[in-house]
Amino acid sequence: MMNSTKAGPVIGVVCCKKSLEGYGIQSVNEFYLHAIKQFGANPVLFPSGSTAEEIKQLIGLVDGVLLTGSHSNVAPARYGAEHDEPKKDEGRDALSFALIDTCIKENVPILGICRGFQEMNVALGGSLHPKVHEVEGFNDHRESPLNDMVLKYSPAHPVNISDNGIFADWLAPLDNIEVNSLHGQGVNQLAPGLTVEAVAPDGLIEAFSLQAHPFFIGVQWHPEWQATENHFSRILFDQFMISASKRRSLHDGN
Ligand SMILES: N[C@@H](CCC(=O)NCCCC(=O)O)C(=O)O
Repeated sequence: MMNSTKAGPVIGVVCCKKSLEGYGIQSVNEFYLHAIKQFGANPVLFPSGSTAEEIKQLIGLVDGVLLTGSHSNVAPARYGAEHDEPKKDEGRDALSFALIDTCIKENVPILGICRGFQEMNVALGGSLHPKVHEVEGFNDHRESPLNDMVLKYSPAHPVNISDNGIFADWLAPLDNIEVNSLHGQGVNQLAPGLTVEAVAPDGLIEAFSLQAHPFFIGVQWHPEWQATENHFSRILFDQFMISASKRRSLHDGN
C-alpha cells in the first residue's frame, strides 16, 4: 500500500446523475474515494454528461480512471437489446464509454467496478444479461435487500481464477477467492479481446482484463469495500496505483 497522497497519482472518478429535492446532482459513492486515498492517490470527479472535448481535457489531468458501480444500468441500445430500462443514466454511459475509448487509445490505466465492469464489456462490443437471476442456470447475484452495509458487502460466493490471466500471477498459488456480490446484470457475450480473469461457480464471468494494455481491468464485485482488509483488493489497488504512478512519472518527465 502506498503511504502518501501528497505526490500520489490523480485518479478521475466518474459521477452518476441523480435528483435530490428537485435538483440535478452529480453523485459518487464515497467508498470509492476512500479506497483511492487509502492507496495513496488523489480522486477528482468527472461529471456525468461531459462532452467529448471536456473529456479530452479531463483525461490530460489524471493518471488513471475509475469507473464506479451504480444502481443505474447501461442503456440496452448500447448492446443491441430492446427491453425497457427504467434505471438509465445516459450521461453516465456517454462519459464512461468516451473514457474507455480514450484510455485504450492513450494507454491510461483504468479500473472498472460492477457497472464500470459492465460498461467496459459493452464498450468493446460485448453484451449483458439484464436480469441474471432470470436466466436458466445462473444464481441470484443481487445484494441483501436489508439496509445493512456489512451484510450487503459480505462475501457471497467464490470466483475461480483463470490460469492464463494476470490475477493468477498476483494470487498464486491461490486459484479461487471469496467475493461480495451486488448486481442484477452480468456479462452475456464477452467482448472480443478481453481475457477472462475470474468466473463464478454458475459460470458467470466476474472479471476480465485487456492484456495488451498497461492496466485495463474490470471486476463485477466490489473491492473498494474495506479494501485494505482484503488480500485481493490490496493487490488490485496497489497494482492500479503502480500503473497510474508510472503514467504520472511520464507526465512529470521523470
Ligand atoms: N446496476 C448494475 C450494477 C450494480 C452496481 O454497480 N451496484 C453497486 C451499487 C452501489 C455503488 O457501488 O454505488 C447491476 O445491477 O448489475
